[in-house]
Amino acid sequence: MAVNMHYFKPVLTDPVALAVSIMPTSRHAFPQWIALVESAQPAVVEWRLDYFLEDLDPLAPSFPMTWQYIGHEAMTYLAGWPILLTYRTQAQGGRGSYNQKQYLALMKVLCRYPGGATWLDLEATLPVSYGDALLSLAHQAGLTTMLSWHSFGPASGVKAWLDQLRVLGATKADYLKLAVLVDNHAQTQELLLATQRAKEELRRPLVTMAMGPAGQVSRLNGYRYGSDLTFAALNPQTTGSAPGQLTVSAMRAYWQGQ
Ligand SMILES: O=C1C[C@@](O)(C(=O)O)C[C@@H](O)[C@@H]1O
Repeated sequence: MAVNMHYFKPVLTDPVALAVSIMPTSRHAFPQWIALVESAQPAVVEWRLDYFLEDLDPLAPSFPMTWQYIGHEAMTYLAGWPILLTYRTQAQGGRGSYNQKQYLALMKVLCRYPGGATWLDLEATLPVSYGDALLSLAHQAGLTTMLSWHSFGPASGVKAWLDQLRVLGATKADYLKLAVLVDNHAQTQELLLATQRAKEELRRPLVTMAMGPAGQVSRLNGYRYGSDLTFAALNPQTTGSAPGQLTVSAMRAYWQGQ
């Protein structure tokens, strides 16, 4: 684990840390997103870089300089908010079209110039040696890491999901994240059970969620089973960053009614 591990901490009366994703596609869009963040008062702001960087090639020699400029400007808007940096590839449910080489190059640049970010999302799709090297680089940069796996496939069930968390847990990642697409409530319960078992067995920080409308209960109650972070959409006008996200206000209304 990172020497300076940064834990996700709930704010206000939330029972678990609440993250919102911002998805600006250009620098001009920042003020609108930040206004939404300010009214939502989340614990964590995830900046989804896959919406922002599409026209830039991280393999270009000028990229590190360009990123420093972008990062510097962005942090003037984001200053004060705890930031999670994520580039989500298409294969893992995002917009990002970078190939593996480009993804690696981007992650290396983010580790070199993390700006004001606290956490870095790394997709668990890389060969183990690359993944381990990136985790070390991120830790050296003082970033707390979240190793993510998104599952959209038919393989499901407590055993499959627990096994996937075990694979993530075999690394030095600080947080292990598993997001699975479900289409019924029974699968959501299985994800929650896999989370509980993984927590007992691995004793590691976890982030899990069942995506899709049938999975919403996992976003509300996942913390009771050992998930340490949950994601919500900023408002009904902005679609969230994954299927099934509830709005921040719907999440808080539910928690307050309990
Ligand atoms: O990995 C995750 C979780 C997520 O996919 C969700 O289901 O809430 C939303 C993404 O923005 C984030 O990077």
